[in-house]
Amino acid sequence: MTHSQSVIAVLGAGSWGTTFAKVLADAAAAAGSERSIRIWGRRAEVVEQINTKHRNEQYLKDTELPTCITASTDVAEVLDGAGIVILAVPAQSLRPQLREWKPLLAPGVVVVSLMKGLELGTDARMSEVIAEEFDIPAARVAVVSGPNLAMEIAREEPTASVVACSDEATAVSIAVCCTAPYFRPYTSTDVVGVEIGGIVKNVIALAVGICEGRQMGDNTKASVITRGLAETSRLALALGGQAHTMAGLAGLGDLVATCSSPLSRNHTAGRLLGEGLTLEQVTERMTQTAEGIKSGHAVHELAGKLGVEMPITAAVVAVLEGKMSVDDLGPRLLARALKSEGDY
Ligand SMILES: NC(=O)c1ccc[n+]([C@@H]2O[C@H](COP(=O)([O-])OP(=O)(O)OC[C@H]3O[C@@H](n4cnc5c(N)ncnc54)[C@H](O)[C@@H]3O)[C@@H](O)[C@H]2O)c1
Ligand SMILES: O=P(O)(O)OC[C@H](O)CO
Repeated sequence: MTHSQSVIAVLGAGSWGTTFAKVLADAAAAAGSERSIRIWGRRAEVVEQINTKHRNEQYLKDTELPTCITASTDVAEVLDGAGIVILAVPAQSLRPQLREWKPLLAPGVVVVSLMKGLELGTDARMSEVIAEEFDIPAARVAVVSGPNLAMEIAREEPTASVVACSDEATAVSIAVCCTAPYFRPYTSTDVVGVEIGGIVKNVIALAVGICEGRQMGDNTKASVITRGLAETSRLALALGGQAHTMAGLAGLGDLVATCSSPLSRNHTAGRLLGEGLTLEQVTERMTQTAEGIKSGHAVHELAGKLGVEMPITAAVVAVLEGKMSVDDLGPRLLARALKSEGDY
């Protein structure tokens, strides 16, 4: 292991970036090691609050942050000497920021993506965008994904996750680094499967939210979740992902958490659409990132290019584009030709 774990930069002071900084701090405390965790945030008031009150109230209410976490609006200061860089900004804003940050990286750095989005226009996964823009090998890019609703983790409720990297040693090293008393990461080398699970579950959660907004019950939601997993798996396999990943924490686990929880922003956005709000009204109401709203289009486009059938995604995208009403979503999915459940 060439990268130092004693200084870690977290770029993004939102819900998950701040929570993951707390996980890293609590992991170090549990291991009896010293660690400095520096968060970069765009807004001075958020940074000030983290430094003075050890809180980020807009995103995490009264959660107390360990004092080894500091924050700055100066990204150069945050990245100075950091051996690990954690990225937690909205997926569509990532690429231009990486270009700005590249000259400031320490040599040999390991970069970890917490993001669950697919880039519009290129259909690239976040790990691909990072490797390309930072010009670093895939062996130094890891992703963390799983049933990880930030607020529950901030409250220290027991949670499991997956750290994936094409290089197993890197995955193990990041997993060790974020193992806290309430946070248990498993490792994987299936970066594609882990990322696709995290991306597509947001689109399926929009569909489940729409069902909820239309007052539909548990049979409907379970049907959408299960068939949602089938189409997520088809896409992941077509891209080289593994079937067992889709049955794991970053596949089924995250899908169930996101589709069931009122804490999920994607689920909430879907519910509001189902209740009759326009996409514009929903977007205005959301104060946090609901990645599925934009990534849905990229997933649909990628599936089209690969010839992968993703009917739930296609229906959600049609609703988002205003080409279909929420009331037509169910009939459209049910009118499809019958098939064997095992057909992939
Ligand atoms: N919140 C969760 O429970 C959770 C869990 C797992 C993964 N994720 C993923 O983590 C990523 C970040 O999500 P989050 O929950 O922290 O989002 P958030 O909306 O809570 O915070 C996003 C942060 O990025 C900043 N930001 C917003 N627009 C920006 C821009 N254009 N350029 C730079 N910075 C910008 C915001 O100021 C904020 O600090 C997403 O991809 C999300 O899917 C979130
Ligand atoms: O709030 P959401 O919908 O972005 O979901 C958060 C996490 O991804 C759940 O694992």
